[in-house]
Formats: sequence, C-alpha cells, structure tokens
Amino acid sequence: MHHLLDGVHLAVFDLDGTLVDSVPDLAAAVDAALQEVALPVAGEAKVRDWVGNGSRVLIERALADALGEEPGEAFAAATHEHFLRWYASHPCEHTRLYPGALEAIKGFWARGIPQYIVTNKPEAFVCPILETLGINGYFEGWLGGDSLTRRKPDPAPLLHVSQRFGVEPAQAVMIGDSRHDIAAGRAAGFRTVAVPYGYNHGEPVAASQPDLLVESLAQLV
Ligand SMILES: O=C(O)COP(=O)(O)O
Ligand SMILES: [Mg+2]
Repeated sequence: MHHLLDGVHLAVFDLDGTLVDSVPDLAAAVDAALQEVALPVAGEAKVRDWVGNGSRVLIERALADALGEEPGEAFAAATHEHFLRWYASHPCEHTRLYPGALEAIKGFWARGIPQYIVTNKPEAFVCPILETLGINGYFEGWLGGDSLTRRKPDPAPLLHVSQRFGVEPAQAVMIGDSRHDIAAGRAAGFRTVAVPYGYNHGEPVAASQPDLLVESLAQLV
C-alpha cells in the first residue's frame, strides 16, 4: 500500500471519473433529453466538463448552454425527467472501468479495508452500473447525490459513512477526481487522493491540493 494509506480503515471512492468513465452514457442521456425538448445535442466533450454536481445540475448546465440563458424551473425539471428516463434504461452501455481501478479495489479488498462509494449521481443508477461491471461485491454500500439532504462538496455523506463504520475520519481516505471530492474529504477530516484523468470542470484537480495525486489507482496498492 502507498504510505499515505498507513493505518487507513475505510476507503471511500467517488464513482464518475474516478472508477468509471461514464461520460459516453451520460452524454447519450443528456442528448436524448435535449432532443426531447427540441434543442441541439451537446456531445461528450461538453458533458465531460458539466458532470460533478449531480444530474439535475448537469441538465441545467446543458440547457443553459443550448438556450444561452438559465432555464426556467419547470423546463429544467421536465428535461431532467427525460434524462432520468433515458439513463435508467441505458445506465451502462459504454461505461467502462478505468485502467488500474479493478486492481485497486481488489487490493483494498484483499487487505480487508471496507470500501464505500459516495457519488453525486442519483443513487438508483449506482447499483446497475456496479453490477454490469461486476464490481458491486467489493463495496459495503453506496450513497448517491440524492441519498442524504447534503452532497459533496459537503462533508456530510463522508461523515455518515465513517460514523457507520466507527472509523475516525483521520483513518479514512476519500479518493476522487474532482474538487468536490477533495473539498468534501478535507472538510470531513479524511485523507484525500485525486486522479487527474476524470471530470473536474476542465480544471486540473491538482489545484485542490489533495494529499496525494496518482495517475492510476493501481499506484495505491
Ligand atoms: O454525477 C455526477 O454529477 C458526479 O458523480 P461523481 O460524484 O460520482 O463524480
Ligand atoms: Mg467524479
């Protein structure tokens, strides 16, 4: 194990952009929703920069881009419903594990360190993706962006998990790809690890000054 993980008793992973490249399926769902409301599609490159604050914000960003102004509440809600319906039936057609992700998960598992997912994506989509990729059995559970009243960058979901496992925050690590993961981890008192290949609104995640930056999750184990 990397020395930053000495004495770690809980590993919390972000999902989108950290364990899995989910943008192809997210972008397909965003584009399907945009087409439902007769707006031009956005494509993967734009969606990549919009992911990170949950699906409702993702749709609001897509609508603002297509309309050139902030969408109205009811229009955003209706378009979000189109997104949810599409994504629910195609959550994992092109979504893939990043190189090194499986190695890391197996490494934590082999050492008996409990693993949990804290994502901002809606909770309902987490299990289908993990199951399709065959990795759900490695995790004790997961929280989505709609599981609690607060989500990353708020530390609440991380503290919820560490309390559930009776682990001091200093003995837990948050592993993610975005400034929201690092902010949540730091605010919770977790150690923080970032990967540079994911989604961080087009900015380098190194700017968030994680405790450790690894090119591949395999470097952790
Ligand atoms: O769906 C999102 O907006 C981000 O999801 P993540 O927290 O797993 O990166
Ligand atoms: Mg992420």
